[in-house]
Amino acid sequence: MTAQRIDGLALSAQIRQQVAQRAQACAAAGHPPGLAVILVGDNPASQVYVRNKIKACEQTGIRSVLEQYGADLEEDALLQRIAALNADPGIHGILVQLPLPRHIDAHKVIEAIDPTKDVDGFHVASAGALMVGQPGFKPCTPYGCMKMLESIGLHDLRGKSAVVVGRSNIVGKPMALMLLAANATVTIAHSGTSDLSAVCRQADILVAAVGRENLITAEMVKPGAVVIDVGMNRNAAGKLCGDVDFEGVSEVAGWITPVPGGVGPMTIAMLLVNTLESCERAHARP
Ligand SMILES: Nc1nc(=O)c2c([nH]1)NC[C@@H]1CN(c3ccc(C(=O)N[C@@H](CCC(=O)O)C(=O)O)cc3)C=[N+]21
Repeated sequence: MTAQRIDGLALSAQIRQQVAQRAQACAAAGHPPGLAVILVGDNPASQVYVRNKIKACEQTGIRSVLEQYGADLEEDALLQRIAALNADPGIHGILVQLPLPRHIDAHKVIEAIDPTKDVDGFHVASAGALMVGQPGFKPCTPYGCMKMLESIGLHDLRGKSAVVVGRSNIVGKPMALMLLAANATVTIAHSGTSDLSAVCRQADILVAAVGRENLITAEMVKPGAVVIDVGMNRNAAGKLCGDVDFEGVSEVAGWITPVPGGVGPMTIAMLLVNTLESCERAHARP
């Protein structure tokens, strides 16, 4: 068997096109969507990611404002900038790129963002909304993974077994909640799981979100399963790779997402969707 690829680049392009149309309608009504991106310090990977987000905004007619600060920025100064952006009616989304320098309490910073502008979906109010099924912003990476499942016709996951490997607050946990909301039977596996292979082999839908190259190999995958690779690693040769042994697993899986060109572009597309929705909600409010 050779798995079919789920093309995150193509799907993200479709989504960005829909966002662009709706953004144009917002702009025509006098309120173009606006995203503020805050980057602290000089992490080279963060600079690349932030540049890609700004570029995606430009392509879709979302006004972006990049605020870049040195690694020595004080926490209070950052909190003050967030307060100003919270109060700015032209800004509908606020993204503080992670990781932050160690002297800044990332949790405190995220909680300072107005939940109505939390387009990353990282605020506890967003996490709580997802948990109880209330409207709010969903974290972009797992949200993008759900869109990838929908793109291959998987809307209702009733009767399907989903295994999420990894339990982070920004991917693993919200991913599990979204799969559950779609009626899957969900297992979260992690570093404390015994016989990870056996657990993964149960999965009709396997999501790998750990950050370790070749964590998922062919013998861990049920024939025909959908394998979603959230990993973003550099291998010994400096090449970008996911958590899944793509070549090997492709022989077993029914569907597989590549890295690059899979979940990464979808993450950015869902950031644009959230920003647009924040704008639409802001201007629909009485
Ligand atoms: N507040 C915050 N929000 C984030 O969403 C956030 C963050 N901080 N910190 C870092 C991670 C990482 N992240 C990526 C998004 C897209 C790609 C992406 O588009 N990757 C391309 C390849 C890019 C390349 O070539 O390096 C791909 O997979 O095809 C990668 C990584 C968002 N993050």
